[in-house]
Amino acid sequence: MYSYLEQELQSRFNLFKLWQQPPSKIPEFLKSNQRTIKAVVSNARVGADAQLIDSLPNLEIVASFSVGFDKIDLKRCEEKGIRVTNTPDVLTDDVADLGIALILAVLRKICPCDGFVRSGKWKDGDFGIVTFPCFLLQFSSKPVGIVGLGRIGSAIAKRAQAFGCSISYHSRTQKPLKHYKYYDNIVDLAKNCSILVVACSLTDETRHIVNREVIDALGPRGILINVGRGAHVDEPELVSALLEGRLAGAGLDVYEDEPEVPDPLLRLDNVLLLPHVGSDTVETCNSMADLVLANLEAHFNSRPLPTPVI
Ligand SMILES: O=CC(=O)O
Repeated sequence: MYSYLEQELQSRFNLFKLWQQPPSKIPEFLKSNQRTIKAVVSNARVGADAQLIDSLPNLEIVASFSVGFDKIDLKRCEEKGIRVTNTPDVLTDDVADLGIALILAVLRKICPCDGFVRSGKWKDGDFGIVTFPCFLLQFSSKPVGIVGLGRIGSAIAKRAQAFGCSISYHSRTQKPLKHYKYYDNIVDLAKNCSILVVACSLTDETRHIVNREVIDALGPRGILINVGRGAHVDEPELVSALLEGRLAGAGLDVYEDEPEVPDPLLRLDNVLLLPHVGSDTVETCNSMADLVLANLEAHFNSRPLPTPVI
């Protein structure tokens, strides 16, 4: 729970701190407060499943401190007339910035370079020659493919364009954008770019959208960046492609089973691993918290919700 959000929730509402309960005590805690609780504040990692929703008979709204709502059972909420809100827009720039940071860090091996200096090995010879005879790759002018040209995908495209990259994308529908090439097939997109960035939302259609065929189309000089959801990528396929040299590298902020990260990835230095921190800056988290609060206040004052999902 983000501390500013906790503080504000505490001062404006009757706050039940479910996250402070040990897992074994949660059912009992919910049962003893089930009549009183009218709102659930959640996030991308926890969501709100059918079990939680069903255990709160007076639930009116689920307000998520996240743009993604793939872990919220929307169908159940819809059936029960429960409103759902998220925090779009305010986090777009941060996630896009982090996408670019991942690209640069993987291509330029920024973390291994940092480790090289700290270890004192520089005194024995230069980094590129001694440690990695293989490659350090340039970002500027590389073809970038984006999966999902929504708010975040578009912001990544804009940034990559400023690096002189050509932009192509795959999404459900073609956008009226002359300068970006559209592929209606993700395999063709992967074949025609060097850096594939996953930035779409997670749905039944996009689960494992990056599979073996896509990874092989990207190829041994290709880089995969994921700032969407772990489940967009078939993780075992990604791991074997990296181990077998069928993919040059990856920059990941998200994983299928967070906070679990496949063990082999931890030992690869062509992979950069972040702990799902795409929107984690103070400025953005404060704005996200304000949006959660604004949605709750609007709901309980019978005003239109600022950012409704349903
Ligand atoms: O993953 C983060 C979010 O959905 O906001």
